[in-house]
Amino acid sequence: MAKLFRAVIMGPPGSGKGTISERIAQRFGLTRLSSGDFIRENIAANTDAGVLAKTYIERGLLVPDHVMTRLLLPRLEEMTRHSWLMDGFPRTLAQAEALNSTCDLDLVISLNIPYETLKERLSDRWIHPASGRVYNMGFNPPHVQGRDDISGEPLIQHDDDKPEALVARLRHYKDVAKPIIDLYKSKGILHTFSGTETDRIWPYINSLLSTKIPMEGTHRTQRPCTRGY
Ligand SMILES: Nc1nc2c(ncn2[C@@H]2O[C@H](COP(=O)(O)OP(=O)(O)OP(=O)(O)O)[C@@H](O)[C@H]2O)c(=O)[nH]1
Ligand SMILES: Nc1ccn([C@H]2C[C@H](O)[C@@H](COP(=O)(O)OP(=O)(O)O)O2)c(=O)n1
Repeated sequence: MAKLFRAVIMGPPGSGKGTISERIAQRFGLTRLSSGDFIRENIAANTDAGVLAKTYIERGLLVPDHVMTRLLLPRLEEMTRHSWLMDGFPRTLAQAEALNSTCDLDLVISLNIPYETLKERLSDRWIHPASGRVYNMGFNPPHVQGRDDISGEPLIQHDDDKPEALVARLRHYKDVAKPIIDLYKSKGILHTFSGTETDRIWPYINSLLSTKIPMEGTHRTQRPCTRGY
């Protein structure tokens, strides 16, 4: 059995999940799976799940568990021979339990970032909608203000990145994330990182993963993700 490594990254809105996931994918060669990007692809492709998901997202609601599970677990089934890092799923205990019934996770990274930092980051976040590429006027600004570095297309800000929306999103995140964090803590696979700067947190995540991700040549058996939901 080829060596496999599967991980999840969790954190409140603006905590740096996408930023750190990209670094992990590049540094360790894992496939980055973003549930948000996957939902947007389905919405753009007008799939049944995408059309349904859109009706919730447009109202600022989380997509129901059964829709998310139906969307994502077949995607994971395609990844049985790949190591991956998932961002944005699971978001609820039901999603975590559905994931646990199909995959053995090796590690969960939980980002613990102060509210004021989240507020500041999200107010400076600009996004290229078509690609999901993320910029920050203070942290990683685009070469041309308001324009995506690759396509040159305009950048936008999400309405729910505004400070007045963040309080509710943060409260909701804390409510839904706590049982998931407790679950992974009980499994002994949770690793929490606190701080206000990604560049200061990154070395700790990098060194943790360097000890956890199997090197070439080491073999471990692992139950592949199978359709168990
Ligand atoms: N100033 C500053 N901005 C950062 C830092 N790390 C990430 N950012 C920016 O903060 C914003 C949020 O980072 P993301 O990686 O999008 O965070 P996320 O957890 O994926 O956010 P959601 O998708 O909303 O859950 C982006 O604009 C990042 O470029 C940092 O250390 N300092
Ligand atoms: N497990 C998930 C993942 C994403 N969603 C929703 C939440 C967002 O409105 C969209 C896009 O997710 P994305 O992770 O890109 O956005 P946020 O992290 O919530 O800012 O999908 C969900 O309802 N359930």
